[in-house]
Amino acid sequence: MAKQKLSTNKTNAQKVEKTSIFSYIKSRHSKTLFSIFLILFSFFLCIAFISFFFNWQEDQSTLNYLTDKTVQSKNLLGKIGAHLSNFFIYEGFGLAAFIIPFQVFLTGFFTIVQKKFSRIIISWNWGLLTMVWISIAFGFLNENYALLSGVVGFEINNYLQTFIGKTGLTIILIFTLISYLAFRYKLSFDAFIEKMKQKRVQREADSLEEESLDKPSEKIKEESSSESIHLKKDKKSEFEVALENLKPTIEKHSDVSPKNEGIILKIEKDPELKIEETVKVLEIDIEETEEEESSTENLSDKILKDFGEFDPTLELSNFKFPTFNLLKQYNESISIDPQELEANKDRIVETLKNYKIGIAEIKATVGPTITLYEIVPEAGIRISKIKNLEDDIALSLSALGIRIIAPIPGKGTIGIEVPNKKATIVSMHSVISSKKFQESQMELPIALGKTISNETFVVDLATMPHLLMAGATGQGKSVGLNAVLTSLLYKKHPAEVKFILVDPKKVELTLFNKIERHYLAKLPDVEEAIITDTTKVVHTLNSLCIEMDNRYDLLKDAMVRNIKEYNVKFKQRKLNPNDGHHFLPYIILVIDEFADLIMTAGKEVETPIARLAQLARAIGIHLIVATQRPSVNVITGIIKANFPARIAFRVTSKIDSRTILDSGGADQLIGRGDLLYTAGNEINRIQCAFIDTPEVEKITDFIGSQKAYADAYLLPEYVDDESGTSIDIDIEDRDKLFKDAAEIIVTAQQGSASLLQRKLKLGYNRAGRLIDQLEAAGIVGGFEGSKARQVLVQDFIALEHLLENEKKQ
Ligand SMILES: Nc1ncnc2c1ncn2[C@@H]1O[C@H](COP(=O)(O)OP(=O)(O)OP(=O)(O)O)[C@@H](O)[C@H]1O
Repeated sequence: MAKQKLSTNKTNAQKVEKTSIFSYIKSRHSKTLFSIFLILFSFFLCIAFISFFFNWQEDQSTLNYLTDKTVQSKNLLGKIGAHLSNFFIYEGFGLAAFIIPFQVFLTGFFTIVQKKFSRIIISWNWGLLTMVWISIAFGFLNENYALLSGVVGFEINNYLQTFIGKTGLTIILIFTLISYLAFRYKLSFDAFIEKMKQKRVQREADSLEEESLDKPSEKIKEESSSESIHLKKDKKSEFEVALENLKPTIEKHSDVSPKNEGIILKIEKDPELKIEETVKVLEIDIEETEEEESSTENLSDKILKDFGEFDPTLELSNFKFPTFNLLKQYNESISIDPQELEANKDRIVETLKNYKIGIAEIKATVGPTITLYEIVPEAGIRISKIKNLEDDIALSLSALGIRIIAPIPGKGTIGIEVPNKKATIVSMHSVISSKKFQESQMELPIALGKTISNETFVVDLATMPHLLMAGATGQGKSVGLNAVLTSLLYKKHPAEVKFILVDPKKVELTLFNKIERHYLAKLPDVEEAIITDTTKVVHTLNSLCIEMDNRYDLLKDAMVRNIKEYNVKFKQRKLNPNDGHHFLPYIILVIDEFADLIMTAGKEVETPIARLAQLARAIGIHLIVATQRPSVNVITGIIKANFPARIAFRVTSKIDSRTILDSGGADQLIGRGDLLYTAGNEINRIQCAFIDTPEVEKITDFIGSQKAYADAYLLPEYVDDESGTSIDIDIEDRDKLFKDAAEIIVTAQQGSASLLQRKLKLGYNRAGRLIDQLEAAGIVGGFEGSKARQVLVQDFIALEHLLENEKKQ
């Protein structure tokens, strides 16, 4: 028992001894000793290696006598030093062998600072690889001096060169170097680009950088890892900037605990991520938006660049505007007899004296047909008194055409217009060739005539926007209309303006037939563009309403407010013709005898005219309505309200004058083109420019003889409600082209007569009849106003079925 106890005690003692040795090795104390040993050993090796390079040749002979005391080594660290150096440098890796003491030193250092063991292993792996590479590289670069590469480097180099040659080895060395850098220091092409970006960003953020350099973060210095140290060398200031930016953002979230601070530092430890974030923010601000902008702009600009601005006049690019010499010139120098002037003045002074109106001053302005006497009454005379005496004064002066303006708007003087004994004709030539007209930038300029002070009077039809003309027979209405049309012919290209001429008298506007394919618009399938028939007028007006609706749709689609903006956009190629967009010409509807129409068609005419007058302004449809009878049943309230611009030639009664102008005066005109014009406020007395029929003929001949469009401007098709009721039901009576028409309609899936007209080259009436027959056969739906009819048959097969079923029945 005692023996047994003794032996157990012994084994226990041994166990304790073993554990204590093991724990001693693992203890911090032993680790420190081991580290110091490694560090000193690294110095030992380093000194031995350096010494070896100076004495290696002498020491070669001593290497075999390690134990022989008599043999001395030159190496600073004796025979051991010489042996170790020979082993690592000469027989090993040459100059690269210095990596060994370096690695030994690192191992000692890592152990003392308690780095992980895995870290030491990684460090050795990279160290050994580097050593091999360097020794091969030295062997390759300097084959004659083998000490630099060592036997290992020399031999591997020789071995590889026999297999892949010098070039191959060069490639391998370069490749391995790049791979090493890529793996070891995580260098990449992206990182390179990133660095370039950082440099630029840094330049831009110079001010920020300076700020951050003033306040370096202590925390970063303490916590930075080896990578962060490396990056800081390059981008130190930038990290600090980012840190400044990041910190407050996190701190804003309520009270941040010390844990949160740890989070901040963790984020900062990943410098790459931070660089990315910083760069991204700046990139979005500067680069991406710029790119987007330029790409959107380029789209229409590119088309514009490639094709240039759309030119609506291209089809008739050789069109020549009528020349001035087509118009007659008259002697237009205004000459008034001074005696006539004096006599008129005396009469005015005398007459006013009779009414106890004293004159302080009198001034005369001589115009082409009348002379304006401007009077400044004596102090104390009320203008209302003169105004009340208007008729009496006119009577006393006993002259036709006297008009008293009391006061002249904006002047405070009284005007008395007295006709000249000898009127001067204002020629169309003089107003058309005037600088004012020629240089006018108006959309639709009209040179109406000359004012009392002999100035050319030019107005814009586009701003009027509709014009009402009235005057008794033979007072110059037709001449006035011709002057309006001529003005536009001299200024506007056929692509820019189209006229719809309504002439129930059948004589006045016939001359314009010659310019049908240049300037006129008409209904499809109508032979004559100039409309003389009341039913056609109704159709045309309704068709114009459809055109108006279509144009409004186009404007809405183009997101513009008026025709001018629309055409500008279209010219700049910002509107796609495939979506139905096209250049819109102005359409001017001229009705020469409105009273006639109202008497025969009444509401049928009044309603579309009122609708057009109310709405058509923005889409470039303008109306000019002339009438001999300016009575209230012709110029109704609704018409009057929508025609703010009015021209009054001489009328027979004051009432008529009031109907047109809302004031008298037109009854006191002298006729022969003497007119009053108002656009809503003041009234101007104008002598209308004179143009006679031969002149109009010359102009229309001149235009008509030039190359024209294939047809007049076609207005949308309008089908009367009543015509839809007389449908041909009998199959036998069907048009020969019925089947062809049905196939066209089904293929296009669009039930419109104009489509049939185009495809089958038919007149409007026949196409209309075909559509009716198709409706009766159930191929197209009923009439839907401005829209195309619905097609009820989906395809050819269905159509065949339908037609065969019809035959069976
Ligand atoms: N601006 C003018 N300058 C000189 N004479 C003119 C002018 N306008 C018209 N006249 C003269 O008046 C005559 C009648 O003009 P116009 O034919 O234009 O009248 P109207 O009002 O159209 O008559 P109707 O209504 O009967 O057709 C012309 O033949 C011409 O001699």
